[in-house]
Formats: sequence, C-alpha cells, structure tokens
Amino acid sequence: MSQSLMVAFDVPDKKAALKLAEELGGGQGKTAKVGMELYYKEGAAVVQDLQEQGFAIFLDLKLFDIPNTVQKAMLQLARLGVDFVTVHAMGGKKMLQAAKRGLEQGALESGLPAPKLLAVTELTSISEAILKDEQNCRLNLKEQVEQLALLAKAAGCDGVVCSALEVADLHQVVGDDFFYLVPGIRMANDQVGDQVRVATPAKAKAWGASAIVVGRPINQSTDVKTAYQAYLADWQGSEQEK
Ligand SMILES: O=c1ccn([C@@H]2O[C@H](COP(=O)(O)O)[C@@H](O)[C@H]2O)c(=O)[nH]1
Repeated sequence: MSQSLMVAFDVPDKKAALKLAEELGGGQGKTAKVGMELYYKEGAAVVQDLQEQGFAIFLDLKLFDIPNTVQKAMLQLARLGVDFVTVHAMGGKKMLQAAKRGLEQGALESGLPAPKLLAVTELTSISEAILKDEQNCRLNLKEQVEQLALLAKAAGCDGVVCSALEVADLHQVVGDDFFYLVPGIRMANDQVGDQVRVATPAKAKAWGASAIVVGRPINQSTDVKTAYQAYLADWQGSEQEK
C-alpha cells in the first residue's frame, strides 16, 4: 500500500537522493519518482542506486517528440528495469503507440518486464484560464482531460497522470481498468506553490486515484519521515503502515 504513495525525488544530485532515501527509512515497499532534475544530473546510474536501496522506480521524464524518437528513447528506458514511465498525451495517438512499442521491444530484448506507460493529460499546474487563454483550447479542463485520457486508452497506454479533481469522472468515462496517477497532493495547511489542481491524499483516494505522488511537502520537510508518515496515514485512512 505504501508503494502507491510515490515520493518525488526532486533533488539536485545523487548525494541528496541517497540522503532522502535514508531519511525515508530505505526503499523497501516504497516507490521513488525520479524526474528531470535528478535524471539529467545523474543519468541512469541514480536509478540503479535507488533500485539497490529497494525502491520501485517511477521514471517521470514526460517524453514528447516525433513517434520514431519516442519509440527509440522508450526502448532504452525499458532496459533500466523501471516500473513506470511517462509521455505527454498531447503528442498524439501515433506517438503514444510508438512509446508502447518501444517499451515492449526494450522489455523483450532485456528480458525485464515492460514498464507501465502513463500519459500525462493536463499538468496539475494548469488552470481553466491557462487552458483557454494560453493553450487556446476550445474544451474546458474536464472535457480536455477526458479526451486525452480516452486517446491514451485507445493507444494502449496503461494509465494517465491527472489531478484528483478529474479522477471520479475518468472512472465513468474511461473505465475502472486503467491506472490513475495523481500528483498535486497537499494537506490543508501546506503551501500549494505552482500547483493549481490540488487535493489531500484522502480526497484523491476517495475519488479513485490508483496512486499519488508527493514531492515538496515531503522532500523539503525538515522531518522527512514524519511528513511521509502523515501523508501515508491520510492516504491509507484507517489502515496502518506495516
Ligand atoms: O501533472 C503533473 C505531472 C507531474 N507532476 C510531478 O509531480 C511532482 C509533484 O511535486 P510537488 O512538489 O508535490 O508539487 C513533481 O515532480 C512534478 O514534476 C506534477 O506535479 N503534475
């Protein structure tokens, strides 16, 4: 269950990543989200370092390019033995299908299981106003996220990244047999920062999130372990951490 509370390792380097891993009490039964900041600094080696600490890995690089380039990049990522990878759904159906093909090829060649492919719908930092005025989208946020999630499903993705505010609707429109990964998670008194579409862990769970991602409220806390446990308790509700 704690594996479905993913901690974003948004830290500058390997030293900080290993410190965070230690503060969390090691990686057994936990998932580390490795994003652009850490991966661009340390590369694939840091993924292996965290795997050796026992973490499952969500490699969140949000690929967005022509289908051929994405397919070949995904082939390489599949060789790392990571559990989840991301693409932008807005890259279109052919790009999403190419991503899936690349993962399957990489898995076949390496003999490792294919990572789950998650398509980012609208980033949780996007508001209705940004969608309309800057992205010139004719749909509202709910409709736009629905369309992108349906596209991701049709292209063979395993799930989507969306905000908690859309999850219940997506269960109705896209179905229950899909992975709904939700960032933009905050407790009531936390700083929201650049996030717009936010919810507590308990609300995300009640609305149907398969897993949540928590970054700054844990990785910038002065007491990482306590912050992690508070988020986990809210996510798990009455269940207790083992
Ligand atoms: O729509 C999205 C997609 C990905 N993210 C990532 O999740 C974490 C959230 O970090 P916080 O510090 O808890 O805000 C971060 O790594 C993002 O890259 C997202 O927030 N929204």
